[in-house]
Amino acid sequence: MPVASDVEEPATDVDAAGEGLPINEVFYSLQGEGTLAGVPSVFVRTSGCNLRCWFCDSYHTSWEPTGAWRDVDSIIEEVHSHEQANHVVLTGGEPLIHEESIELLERLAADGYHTTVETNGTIYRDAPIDLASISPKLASSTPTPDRDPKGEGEWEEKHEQNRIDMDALSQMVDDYETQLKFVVTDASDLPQITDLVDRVREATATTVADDDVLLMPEGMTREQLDGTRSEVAELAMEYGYRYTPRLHVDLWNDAPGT
Ligand SMILES: C[S@@+](CC[C@H](N)C(=O)[O-])C[C@H]1O[C@@H](n2cnc3c(N)ncnc32)[C@H](O)[C@@H]1O
Ligand SMILES: Nc1nc2[nH]cc(C(=O)O)c2c(=O)[nH]1
Ligand code: SF4
Ligand SMILES: [Mg+2]
Repeated sequence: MPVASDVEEPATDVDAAGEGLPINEVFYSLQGEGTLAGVPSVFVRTSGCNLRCWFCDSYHTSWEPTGAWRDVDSIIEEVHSHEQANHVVLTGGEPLIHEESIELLERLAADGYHTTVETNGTIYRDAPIDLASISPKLASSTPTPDRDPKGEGEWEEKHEQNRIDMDALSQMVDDYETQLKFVVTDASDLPQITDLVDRVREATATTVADDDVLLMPEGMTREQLDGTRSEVAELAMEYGYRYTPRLHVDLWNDAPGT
């Protein structure tokens, strides 16, 4: 079983600005998604997001951002306490809304860690990122009134306007080793994926290979994935893209700290 953070921080609203980074959780697990699936990794999850996907599996970093402000020293210390890990995954929420994420990544790189950043690709930061794991958001992520987990669609317009920023996305693809990891709800998502991949290829000098494009089934529980994974696997074969499992859900379902 992965080791969850043993530093008990009070869960507080993180809307108000503080010092350092608003941290929702730090835990040790296996990378569950993407090309590094299976690699033992320390996860640092920041709180706060500029989007509001209706399906967000990290509700307490987006719809209700909670956590504790922590200085970079204390985060680094906790990362080091997981002695087996060489890989760190910075995620959220959206980690790149926080300028302080740059300092955290610089310190991790200086300490020799491989860094993956899980990001929605709407904000560019210049930082030592070994793998930019970008998950651009499709129209099927938009919190319409019928799918809003909290209200009646108050975030619909803002989410729709901000979910793709081609400049930020292209710069990230040009500057970092990248995987484009799309959450797929059903076959109707695929035309948008092929279109976005084409636009990224036109806007960048980098080669984006078909196997840099990953299709990930939507679902935060095993039961939900039972309804999506087969169809998404078939779509990956049909389009020549890569399929990625959600290994952590297969192993631990939706248990906290995994
Ligand atoms: C919680 S997000 C945090 C990082 C960043 N905000 C983003 O969206 O990429 C981490 C990853 O989980 C994915 N994700 C969130 N909810 C999901 C769900 N219900 N099913 C499948 N993937 C999901 C996101 O697309 C992203 O790849
Ligand atoms: N095990 C595990 N792997 C993951 N890969 C990306 C995650 C994320 O929430 O960003 C995640 C996560 O929450 N758990
Ligand atoms: S962008 Fe990421 S953290 Fe933000 S709401 Fe969507 S899945 Fe959740
Ligand atoms: Mg997750």
